[in-house]
Order: sequence, then structure tokens, then C-alpha cells
Amino acid sequence: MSSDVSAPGGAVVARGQARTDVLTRPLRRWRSLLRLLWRAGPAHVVALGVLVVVLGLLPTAIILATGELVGALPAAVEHGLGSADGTTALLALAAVIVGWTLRAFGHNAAGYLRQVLDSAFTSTFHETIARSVLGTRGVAPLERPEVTGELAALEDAERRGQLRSTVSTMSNIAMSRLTGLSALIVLLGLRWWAPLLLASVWQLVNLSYRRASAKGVTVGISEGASEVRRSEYLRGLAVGPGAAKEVRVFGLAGWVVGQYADAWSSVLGAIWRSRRANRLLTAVVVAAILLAHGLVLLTLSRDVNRGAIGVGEVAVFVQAAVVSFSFGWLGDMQWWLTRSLDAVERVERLGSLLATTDPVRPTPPDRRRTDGAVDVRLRDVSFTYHGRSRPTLDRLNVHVAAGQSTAIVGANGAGKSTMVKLLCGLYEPDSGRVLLDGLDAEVAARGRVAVIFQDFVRYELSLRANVGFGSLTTADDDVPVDDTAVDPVAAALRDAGGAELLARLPNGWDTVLARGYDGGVDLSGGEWQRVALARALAAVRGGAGLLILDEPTANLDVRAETELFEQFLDLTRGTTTILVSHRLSSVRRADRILVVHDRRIVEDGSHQELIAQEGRYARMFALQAQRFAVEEPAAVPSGPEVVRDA
Ligand SMILES: Nc1ncnc2c1ncn2[C@@H]1O[C@H](COP(=O)(O)OP(=O)(O)OP(=O)(O)O)[C@@H](O)[C@H]1O
Repeated sequence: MSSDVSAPGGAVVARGQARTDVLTRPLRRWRSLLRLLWRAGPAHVVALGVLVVVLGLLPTAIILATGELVGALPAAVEHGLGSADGTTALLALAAVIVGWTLRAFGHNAAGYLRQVLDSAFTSTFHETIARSVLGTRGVAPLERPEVTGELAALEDAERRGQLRSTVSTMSNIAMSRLTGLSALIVLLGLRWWAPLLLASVWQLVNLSYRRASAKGVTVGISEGASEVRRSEYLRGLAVGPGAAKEVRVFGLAGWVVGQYADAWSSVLGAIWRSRRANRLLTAVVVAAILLAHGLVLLTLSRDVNRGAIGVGEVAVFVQAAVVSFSFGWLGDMQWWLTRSLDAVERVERLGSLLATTDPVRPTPPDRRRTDGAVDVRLRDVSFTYHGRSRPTLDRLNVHVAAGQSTAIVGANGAGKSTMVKLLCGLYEPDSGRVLLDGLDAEVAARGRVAVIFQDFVRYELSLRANVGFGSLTTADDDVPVDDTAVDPVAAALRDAGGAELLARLPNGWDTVLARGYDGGVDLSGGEWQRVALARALAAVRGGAGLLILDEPTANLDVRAETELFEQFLDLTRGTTTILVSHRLSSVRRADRILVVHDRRIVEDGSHQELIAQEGRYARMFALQAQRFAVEEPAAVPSGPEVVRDA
């Protein structure tokens, strides 16, 4: 009942809202664009603005001066250049020359300013996005579908180069509009209806082409969207490094190219079909342009016949009628500008989405330690990922004393990495508290937690940056990089077992760890893991009091992982350490082992205690030992690889 009553009212409100939006949305978009532009370089914006006005009005000024010159010439010829008519002609000629000279210089200067502002605008645009994205506490807001949608659309606009010439496009359009408008004003001198008629017909052109191109784009985007994505994906398969090996080994080259061509021509087919449907509209618009200009020129010729206007005025009105086209459709420029406005609107929306999805929680008044090992406490912590109905962690209670080494083990998907992410303050729990030295992890983690995730980042930068990012302050220090006694970054790499790697790199610490760069080298999976571990050790040297290794060693063999973890525990003695691994033999030396199962911690104790309990851990350990004994009996008899829950 209530919905029956409210529905019509709601529809009226929605219609009213839509109408208001039609009016306010363009204003909002323009305001955002101009605000970004202003931030890109106010002085350049003012200078370009002045030039746009001058260059926009100059063509009409030149037309007027030309008219004056043409009008004065017969009398000047008759009475000589020294006469008053001669002076008028000479002044008009001078005005024309000055006008053209100004135009040439003005366009040069405007070209320079446009270039500067185009790149400044793009970088301000990127900076605004980066600020919004990096400004969130944690990563949860970035996983919201509406945020990922906006980011994907912005990336797409970027890839298509839709922003690179925003300022050029905008200034060119503004200039053309000013020229068209001033030419129309001049035509008022012929008949009051002449500019109105031409302006209307150019607006008709504008409307119809905007509709046609929007339709083409919509067809391209909506009907062809999946085909566009598919063709781009196929192109990536053909030319990108990701699939290069498989495409060759499986002989997929012909198939990839054929599929790419099919997908692309199906997109183009849809766009061409949509354009063909506009032929009638185009014919009507062309007829309207011819008719309107015909009427204006007919009126003009009748005035000439009647002797109502002179030759100078004819020159002015004919040129003004021709130049009035600048009031009409300006081709791709308008399309590009609309794309820029769309992108700016998205940036604004992204900013407000990220601002509202990240409420700040109050920090408790507990004590705060600023150095040494971190005391970790999870108090009744429950956590559910966005879009999931079931919590991943349910009322967890753990206390890890400062300096303790703890291993987290459990089957795939048990929630081990989720615990790690909560400890890093990347997500907020639904309820309960994650406390580091008594402070919420979201506020306390930065600088105090060092972590190497399973999918740690392989920065396409120098070795020194890859290790030094663990502690930017140490990496920035201008110390000799090869001396492990004084350089914490070098010491971290040595401790992580990366000395041999360093010796093999062509440019030592400056070697870029990626192919495709001068002297760049890609590393094996195991070598990358040593670099990542070195990064974590650098962080500890830089003051991190909680070190978490979330299975970054999966590419190392069992023996290497075990040795590394043991070495790690020795090196980080005095630091709170959390190790996540599926290989139980690798973490058995930890002071304490937590077994995560079905969203909770089900066992908690040392290796010996858990084995003695004969519970889940003991079963997992026995199973892994058994499997390993079958696969590689000689290597590590007491505990092995293989990753399965019992
Ligand atoms: N960003 C995310 N959004 C939604 N669900 C997620 C997200 N990350 C993890 N999950 C889900 O949460 C559950 C626990 O994942 P988590 O990565 O913590 O497990 P894990 O114990 O570390 O597993 P593994 O041993 O395979 O690394 C899984 O069901 C996983 O699919």
C-alpha cells in the first residue's frame, strides 16, 4: 500500500532530480575540469586564457580591417595615397598586417603554453588519482566494486590517450567559438535574423553530429565492449611477454592473429552499421546549411543590387558568413573534450567514494612503544571481506609477546594471509581490535611492521631500490653500498643470502631487476625471494619491530626454506616474528605455532607440545613427513614440503 502511494511521488522526485542533474552536471564537470587545470599552473592558464581571447577575436578583427581596406581602395586609388581615403586604406592595410602578424606569433606562443599545460594537466590528473588511492587507510576501500569500476574506466581512458591533449582541445574549441560568435555578431549589421539563422543551423549540425558520434561510441562501448576487450587481450597475447613462451611452444600464433582480426572487425562492423543509419540525417543537415547560407547570400546580393551596401561591407559579410562555421561542429575535438570531462568527473567521484569509505577509528589511549619488538594482540577479532556473507576470521584471541617467534599454519584458504593483512593494518576488523603495542594496527603498523607477502612486489628498479624500500631512510643514506659493515642495505642482502646474486649482476647495486632496461636482468623465482627477504631485513634494521613472512619462500626448495627460516630467526632475534608456511618442517623452530582452521585458531603451542597433543597439527606433520619420505627420502627426514591439510 505504502509503495503504491509513494511510487508516483518517488517518480516525480526522481524526474525532478534528473532534470536538475541535466542542468547542474555539465556545470559540475566544467568546474572540476577548470579546478584541475588551475592547479596545473595558474600563471600559464591566465596567459593561455588571454591568448585564447585575443586569437579567438582576431579573425573577425582581420575581416573588419579587410572590409575597411577593400572599401577604401577605390577612393584611395582615385585620390592618391596622400589623400584622406589613401590614409584610411593605408591604416586598414596596416591593421590587416598587424592582425596577421599577431596571429602568427600568438599561435606560436599559444602552442607552447598548450604543450606545457597539457603535460602539467595530465600529471595533476594522475597526482589527484594517486592521492585519492594512496590516501586510504588500508586496502579494503580499493576493493569495493564501485571503486574498482572507476579505476578501470580511468585506466582505459588513459590507455586510449583521451587526456593527453585536454588543454589543447579545450583552448582550440574556445578559440573557434569566440571566432564564430564574433563573426555572427558582425552579421547583425546585415540583418538581425541572419546570425540567428546561421547560429541555429550550426547548432543543428552540432546536435546531430553529437548524437551520431555518441551513438557510434555507445555502439563501440556497449555492443562492442566485450569484443574490444577481447581484441585487446588477444593483441596482448600476441605481442606481450606474458604469453610469449606458450604461444610459441603450442603454435598458437596463427590462431591468436586470426582471432584478433575477427574480434576487431566485429567491433568496427558495429560502428559502421551505426554510422550508416545516420545518412538521412546528414543529408537533411547539409541541406539546411546550404539553404541558410543561400538565404544570407541572396539578401546580400539584393542589397548590393539596390546599392544599399558597398563593396567593403560585402567583403565583411561574406567572410563573416563563412567564418560562422566555427560555431558549428568542430569534429573530433568536441568528442575528445567530452571524454576529458568524463574522466575528470570520474576522478571527482573516485575521490568522494574513497573519502567516504574510509572512516577514521579513534585511537585508544593505551601506551605506545616506538622501538624494539612489537607486542601483538588480537582481541575478539572477526573479519568479513566485502561482498562475502561468511566471516573469514571469527572471534580470534591471540597474544604474541614482544620478541616471540610465531608460526601460523593451516590449510589453503584457512585465513592465514587475512590475519597477516589485519596485522599490517590493511583491513579493519568487523569487530574486536588488532593491537600493536596497544595501538590499533591501522594507525600503528606504518614503520613498525615489515612484511613480505606471497605476492611481494618485483619492482622494475635497481637492486638497491628493491632492497632499500624496506626502509626508505636507510636507502636514502649516502653510504658506500658494498660495505656490509656500514651499509644496512648491503648487510640486509648479505643476511638474506643474496651476496652471490650481487656478484653476478652486471651493474651491481644499480642493475635494474627487469629485462627491457639497459643492462637489466630478470631474476629467478628463488633469487627474487632472497631480494624480498633482504627488503624485510632492511626494514628491521630501519626500526620495524614486527616481521611477518607470509610464505615468500614457496619458490625455494624445502632445505633452502628451512635453512633460511632458521637463519632468519637467528638474525631477527629480539624482533617479534610471524612466519606463515605450509611446510611444517620449516617453521618447527618457531617459539610457538598457531593452527588456523575454520576461521579460528584451533591449536596453539610449540612444535613438541602440538605433536604431543596428537591433534590437527600432529596429523598434518605426519602426513607431510610421509609424503616427503616417499618423494625425497634423503633430504630432510624430519619434516618436508607438501601443502595439504590433514
Ligand atoms: N580480497 C579478498 N576478497 C574476498 N575474499 C578474499 C580476499 N582475500 C582472501 N579472500 C578469501 O578469504 C579466505 C581466506 O583467504 P586467505 O588468503 O587468508 O587464506 P590463506 O590461509 O592464507 O590461504 P593460502 O594458504 O591458500 O594462502 C579465502 O576463502 C579467500 O578466498
